[in-house]
Amino acid sequence: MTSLVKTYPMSRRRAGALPLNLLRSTRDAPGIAGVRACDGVTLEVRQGEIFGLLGPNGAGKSTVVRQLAGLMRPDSGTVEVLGHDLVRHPERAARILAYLGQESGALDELTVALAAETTGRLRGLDAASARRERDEVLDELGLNALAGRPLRKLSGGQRRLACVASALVGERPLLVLDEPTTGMDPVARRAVWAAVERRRTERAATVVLVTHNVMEAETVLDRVAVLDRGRVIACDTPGGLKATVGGDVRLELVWRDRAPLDVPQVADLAGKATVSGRRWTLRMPPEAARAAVDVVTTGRAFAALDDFSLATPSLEDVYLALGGCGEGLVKV
Ligand SMILES: Nc1ncnc2c1ncn2[C@@H]1O[C@H](COP(=O)(O)OP(=O)(O)OP(=O)(O)O)[C@@H](O)[C@H]1O
Repeated sequence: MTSLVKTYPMSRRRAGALPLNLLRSTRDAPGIAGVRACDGVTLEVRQGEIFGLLGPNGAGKSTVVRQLAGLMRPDSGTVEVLGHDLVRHPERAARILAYLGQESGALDELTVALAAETTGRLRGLDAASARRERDEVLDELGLNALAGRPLRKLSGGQRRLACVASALVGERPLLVLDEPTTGMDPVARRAVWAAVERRRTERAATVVLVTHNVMEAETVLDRVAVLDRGRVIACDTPGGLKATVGGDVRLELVWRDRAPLDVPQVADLAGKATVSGRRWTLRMPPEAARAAVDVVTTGRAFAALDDFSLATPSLEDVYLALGGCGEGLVKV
């Protein structure tokens, strides 16, 4: 558990790196002019949990998981995974964890089936076990129809799914997944989230993942860290994070034509609403929202109403609040 710091030099250079117990950053890192992508990140991921990293583009999420996966060496800080110091011994990472990066790269020339089977062999499975696991995972992710196709000839979402399949072969106690569902259709995304959840419940795997699909990920994540400009600005359960953006609920009203402002209670709501054409958005405590729903589902107001919805704060509200201001959690 240490302070991870990583600054990319100005010159383009690719490296890799990182930890499971991620760090907290210090500002005394080398005086290189560059991008401080990871500025003292300290995180402790518990065994058997599904841990998410959220944050706006460029926040440093991939930099953190690359260091965690032993693919990038931090400038300072420690990464300890299941008792192994991966900064001193990055070569041990391949035996402890499965990493899914953002690009498919080396697998592109292989067929979906061969990519999965080869990954299994590289992870030490014998030929029969690699084939069995290949078949199981292709089945699990609905990839059988694409098994004989080379990755480079697949669509973006199909290729991504094939890469997830390969990452899951040859069981590892830690899965590090960088945006596993990018580009996928809803059916594929559901299959991936179910597979991730299954690795945890049936095989006690620990999962660290980066995602922008916050609404879906929310259902599987045990805890979430929010990164902003290389720093952890919040780390909690989804419920705990949502509480930080306030207990207000969101009431959306869509009027058929014009709002009946001659109804006094509707006129009252108008003063509190953000109006966008026929749509009104109100954020209010739950009791006030209940009273407002009573008003708009009664009499002339109801006759003028086209649609309404009432929603509790979501992790997406947290995420949007962060992305919207870049300064940290704000009340939405
Ligand atoms: N190889 C590199 N060389 C120089 N700067 C880099 C390099 N890779 C990333 N960066 C910079 O480091 C910062 C963090 O990038 P990183 O890819 O970790 O962010 P991210 O949170 O994963 O973003 P996204 O959600 O867009 O994938 C960004 O400012 C990015 O421009």
